Amino acid sequence: MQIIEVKDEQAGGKVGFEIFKEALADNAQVFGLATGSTPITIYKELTASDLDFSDKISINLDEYQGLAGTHEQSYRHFMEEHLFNQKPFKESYVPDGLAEDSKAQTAHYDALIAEHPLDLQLLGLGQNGHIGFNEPGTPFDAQTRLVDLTPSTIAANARFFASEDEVPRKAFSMGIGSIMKSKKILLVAYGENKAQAVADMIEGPVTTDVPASVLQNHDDVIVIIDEKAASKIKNRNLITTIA
Ligand SMILES: N[C@@H]1[C@@H](O)[C@H](O)[C@@H](COP(=O)(O)O)O[C@@H]1O
Repeated sequence: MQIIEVKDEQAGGKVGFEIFKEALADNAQVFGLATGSTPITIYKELTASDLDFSDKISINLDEYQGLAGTHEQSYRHFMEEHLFNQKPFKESYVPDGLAEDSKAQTAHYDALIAEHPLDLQLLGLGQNGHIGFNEPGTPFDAQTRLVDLTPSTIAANARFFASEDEVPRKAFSMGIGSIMKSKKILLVAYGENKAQAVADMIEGPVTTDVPASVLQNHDDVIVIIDEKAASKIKNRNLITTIA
């Protein structure tokens, strides 16, 4: 794992942007994308740039069950607003939150990922160590499935909804098994409330209790964190600081 500490989210956006740029130069074709507040500064850098993704494919990690892609809080809508409208890809896949047959939909998503192997997967980090919507306890070989969100995830995401009651209780999520098959993984985390999950991910045991700890088993992972998110890492030698 290469761990890069940056001053703030703006600086993190610039470093993240460079990693996307390098991936394009390395002929990456398929980009695994993430939602949440964390990737926004990377998407800002991408939309402001002249990088061209119009012949590339994007596959998003997850989507709330029950929300149409046009719903303001759907992840499809988030991606259109923050990236796709300004920087279109040839094809962009996000799970369909309204799929009636969830088994058919998850099988379809796995087939998509198998057909388009991920070159670079971007990840945020849940406060409980989740990646995508792979909550603690998720097996490391999990494929795409419909998951029950934990109370802490529902509470953490309530800030985007009028009230906690409106947060969907279930979501479709790409599995850890698929995430781990990506050639390269970029995980980004900012702020004090991510510090424990970051330390557990990097220095803790590899355990399904902390889904992101599985990344210790991947040989090409870059982690971008700010000072606050880095504050609980014990071995400072692990960290490269970029001013
Ligand atoms: N499913 C998403 C995750 O993919 C994201 O990483 C996490 C953190 O979000 P934020 O970046 O807003 O802290 O939130 C949600 O639960």
